[in-house]
Amino acid sequence: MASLASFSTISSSSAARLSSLRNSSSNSFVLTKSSPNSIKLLSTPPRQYKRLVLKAKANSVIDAPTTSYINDVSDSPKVLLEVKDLTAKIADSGEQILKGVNLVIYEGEIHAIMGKNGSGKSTFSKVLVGHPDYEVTGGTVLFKGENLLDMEPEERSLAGLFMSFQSPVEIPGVSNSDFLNMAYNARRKKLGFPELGPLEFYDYISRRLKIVNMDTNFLNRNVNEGFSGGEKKRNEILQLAVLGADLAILDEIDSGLDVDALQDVGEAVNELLTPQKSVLMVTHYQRLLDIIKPKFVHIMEDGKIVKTGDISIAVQLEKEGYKGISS
Ligand SMILES: Nc1ncnc2c1ncn2[C@@H]1O[C@H](COP(=O)(O)OP(=O)(O)OP(=O)(O)O)[C@@H](O)[C@H]1O
Repeated sequence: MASLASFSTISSSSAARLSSLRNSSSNSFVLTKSSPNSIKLLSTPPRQYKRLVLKAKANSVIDAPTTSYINDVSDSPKVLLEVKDLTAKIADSGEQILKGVNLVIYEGEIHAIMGKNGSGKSTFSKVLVGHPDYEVTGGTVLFKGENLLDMEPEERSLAGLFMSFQSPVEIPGVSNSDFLNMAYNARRKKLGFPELGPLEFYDYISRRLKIVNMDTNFLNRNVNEGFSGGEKKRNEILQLAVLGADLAILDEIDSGLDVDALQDVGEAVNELLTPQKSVLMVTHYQRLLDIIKPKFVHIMEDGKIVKTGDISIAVQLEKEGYKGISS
């Protein structure tokens, strides 16, 4: 559902159908690669779910559901995401955008990707969540040891991947609270938890709203409809706070935010972090990295990561621009 929450290809007719599914709590709904503009009802779990070894863990009944490795008793940090020589093209035009991306993220690590406009940062992020605009042409991606590229977008979400998009989608006719409630319950159901009733959910989401510093009025408004740029970004982080994720991919969450909102959003992300949770941020500016502090900063150029270092890369970039960053 995180992928549904974020896919910008969702159409208003899909939203209307989503709206009509409000009381259909026995079903979950997903966007699929084959029909990215429609919402598909799943009355039975697809074959692939059986393949997924998901062990739900939650500290309390009312918590953001998440997953972890099964039978995992060791304390040593584990590889969460391993990307090897990933290449991908635009499905429609066939234009190759990713030209061999390599990246390893361990549990609990924060990574940032920077790079000139058009270097492929968003494409990389969207390929990871299975966006249908792109076709993988080579390489491998393992998420918690499973072949991520083999999973449908909703499976990736259930496995613990979340992406907040650069341009969050509006869903007319569907209130934010209904949307989050459905998304959250669909996720709980798939992970084997009982669904939350409206009162329990209201209690849960009220606490999440506080983390993001959002007014409860936003729950009654249609998803992102009429939201300012900054409010949309905050709403994306609310979705992350509600749904939970082991790896949150944040694509330019700092764009369009005023200084106070940037601080709020950055602090909200920090508050959601645990020693196991990881973040992959795409940004152009050091200011976000001063709040959500990355262990590694990568520079992407022409569809590849050409340089990796620490925050000093971002500091240098701020001072000298990309001409000062030699690969
Ligand atoms: N769906 C698409 N259709 C056509 N072209 C696309 C599509 N997605 C990406 N591209 C092209 O691929 C290239 C990389 O785009 P991408 O959005 O990944 O860059 P970026 O590094 O995120 O840029 P920015 O910093 O400006 O957000 C660009 O030239 C873009 O126009």
